[in-house]
Amino acid sequence: MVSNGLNGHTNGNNHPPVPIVDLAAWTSGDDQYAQKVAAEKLATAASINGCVGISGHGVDPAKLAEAFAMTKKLFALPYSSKMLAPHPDAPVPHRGYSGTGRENAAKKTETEDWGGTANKTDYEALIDFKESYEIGSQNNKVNYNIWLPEEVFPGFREWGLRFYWELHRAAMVTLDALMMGLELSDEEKRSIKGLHSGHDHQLRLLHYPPIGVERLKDTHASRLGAHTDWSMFTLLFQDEHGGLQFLDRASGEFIDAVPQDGVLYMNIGDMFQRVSNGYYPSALHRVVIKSPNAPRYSIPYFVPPRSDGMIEPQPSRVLRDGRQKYEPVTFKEYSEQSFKAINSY
Ligand SMILES: O=C(O)CCC(=O)C(=O)O
Ligand SMILES: [Fe+2]
Repeated sequence: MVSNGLNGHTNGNNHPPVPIVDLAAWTSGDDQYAQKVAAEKLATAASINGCVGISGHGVDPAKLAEAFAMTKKLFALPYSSKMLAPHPDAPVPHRGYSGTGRENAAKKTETEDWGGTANKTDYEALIDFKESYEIGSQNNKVNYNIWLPEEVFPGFREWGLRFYWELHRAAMVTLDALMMGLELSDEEKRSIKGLHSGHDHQLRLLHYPPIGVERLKDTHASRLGAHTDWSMFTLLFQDEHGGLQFLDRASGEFIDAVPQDGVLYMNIGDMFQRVSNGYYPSALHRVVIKSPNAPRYSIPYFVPPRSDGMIEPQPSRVLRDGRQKYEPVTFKEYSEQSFKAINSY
């Protein structure tokens, strides 16, 4: 039988833990040799399952604590207040507040490689039990921000934008290291960097309410069904409850991304899988229920490319692999097709 993700077990221990890589050489200091060594470690780790824990990422712990405090305060507002900034009933702008049960993440994923005994149809029946709030750059005119009135949550807007740009810095360091580890040409690196002005990224605040004993009996309740992200990659902070898991492709089992102080989890998304011609696999991940009576908070920062940017396997990777594994696609085309697969819009 397929695990419904309720117990959080990974059915044995025949799999490696999520690797942890230190990027301090990139965030403090300019020792180029140390940077190269760290980039190589990052690339090797990311090539296994598309997921890596990153320490030395440079995000100030005090700012992170503030971010979790702001996230808790936001979701503690009455539903009627949160609905003053509603996510529209449309894919764009992907901004503002969405209530619980709105999204079915398992449906939006392109992979058919579910590993082990897992079956995509079983995952599709899951209803995600979470609420979220999406924030982006003020300069993004397509995905424009949807804010709560200032008096409903004073300081939220100002903090949200500040934190968005704080995570942008960590994201660009990660991108540079991931590109160096791929051994791309300078021109390839420049063109990928050109897809990331910073205005297309997305800061998501997430709250998974206590699921409760009654709902636990419902085999279709999970915190977040298995899916891949569409982004190039995603940075993610979670609270002490844990529950995030990644698919270990060799064993077909999900492995815990164990919460650790000072560590964020990075996962490769569908776009980097394409750009790297499959060297970095898009990580299948989910959130299981570790502590049903406690709320869980997490903060992902998605790093998608510019919407009209062409996403294609880089020539140097294709040359190495002897064949091109993916057709070129713009992120806009890709995400429009993928959005159609989510049943809540
Ligand atoms: O909450 C988490 O840990 C994971 C969130 C996630 O995967 C997503 O929002 O795409
Ligand atoms: Fe995700």
